[in-house]
Amino acid sequence: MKEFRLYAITGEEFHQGRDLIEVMEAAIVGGVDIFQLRDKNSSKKVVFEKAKRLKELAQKYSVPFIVNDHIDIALAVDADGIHLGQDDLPLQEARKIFGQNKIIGISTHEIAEAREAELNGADYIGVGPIFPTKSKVDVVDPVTTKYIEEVVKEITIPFVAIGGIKLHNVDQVLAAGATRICAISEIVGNEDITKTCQEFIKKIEARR
Ligand SMILES: Cc1ncc(COP(=O)(O)OP(=O)(O)O)c(N)n1
Ligand SMILES: Cc1nc(C(=O)O)sc1CCOP(=O)(O)O
Ligand SMILES: [Mg+2]
Repeated sequence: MKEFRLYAITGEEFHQGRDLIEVMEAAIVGGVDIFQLRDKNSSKKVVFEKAKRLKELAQKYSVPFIVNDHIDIALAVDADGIHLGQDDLPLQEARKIFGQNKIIGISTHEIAEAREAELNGADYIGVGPIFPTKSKVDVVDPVTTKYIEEVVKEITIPFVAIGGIKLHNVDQVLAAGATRICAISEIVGNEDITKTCQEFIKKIEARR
């Protein structure tokens, strides 16, 4: 998959009434180079409508668009990828449906899961939650930056750090060896989304 540095996920509870497309466009303008639709509350029909609009945005900026959870919606809108959780469809089964040329990412919370993801052909893994987060209800305890260090030593596929990452603590995450950052609330909940993303990029680039 194409290299990326800053991964944004939608979180409409943080958008402060702003339109979904407007929010994600501001993030892309600020440097987000991959983004995900994550909607745990809407009907499938509504998620599909949002995915269609976001796919258009992704095409406008040539940025990969990932759908969380719903492989059928990802297929229907020709998204660039899907993001799976540990309890979702097994990666190898998802690959059969989704094809070799699409991006499949999977969440991991311990090194055994990261090893398995690599073995099963994931394009990238999520590594988290690094810090406590209020953005995911069924979240496991923070894995801390120690888990990043383990992944850096052993795993060769791209990984993205996620969970409670803010501008004020991202340096700890980068110091542990992460080179790709993912955030929901710190990006989409910010008054100035573009500036926040630019600040993230500056910090990531300073460590790369
Ligand atoms: C990039 C990235 N990493 C991790 C997650 C979490 O996925 P999952 O474990 O499936 O949990 P939900 O997001 O579905 O609540 C993610 N979405 N993206
Ligand atoms: C969706 C999600 N997945 C996580 C994981 O660890 O797999 S943490 C998380 C929430 C990230 O939101 P915020 O940047 O607002 O903390
Ligand atoms: Mg999921």
